[in-house]
Amino acid sequence: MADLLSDDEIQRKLPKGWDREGDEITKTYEFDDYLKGIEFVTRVGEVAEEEFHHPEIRVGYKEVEVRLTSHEEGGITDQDIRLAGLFDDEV
Ligand SMILES: C[C@H](O)[C@H](O)[C@H]1CNC2=NC(N)=NC(=O)C2=N1
Repeated sequence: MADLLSDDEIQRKLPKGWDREGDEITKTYEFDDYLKGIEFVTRVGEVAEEEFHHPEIRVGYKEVEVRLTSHEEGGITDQDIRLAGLFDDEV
């Protein structure tokens, strides 16, 4: 099991464009059209499955909100930070 990050570590490690909300980190991605967002969700899902670390995803019109937390640890770990960077690479 990964260690929980401190508040300072989270702020220092959080990738640009991501926010910390309680025990989660979150980012809302904007797209030119709805189906581009859906295609992005598919790529995110594939990465999540490969890494076996799964986000919550909300799909809106031309936007996709991704939320990450480490359920087993009960907070934010390096795994969440790492996945955030991997998801950014899928845009
Ligand atoms: C049993 C547990 O759900 C699994 O080991 C994996 C699956 N995906 C997961 N995803 C996330 N975000 N946190 C977890 O703790 C986690 N655990």
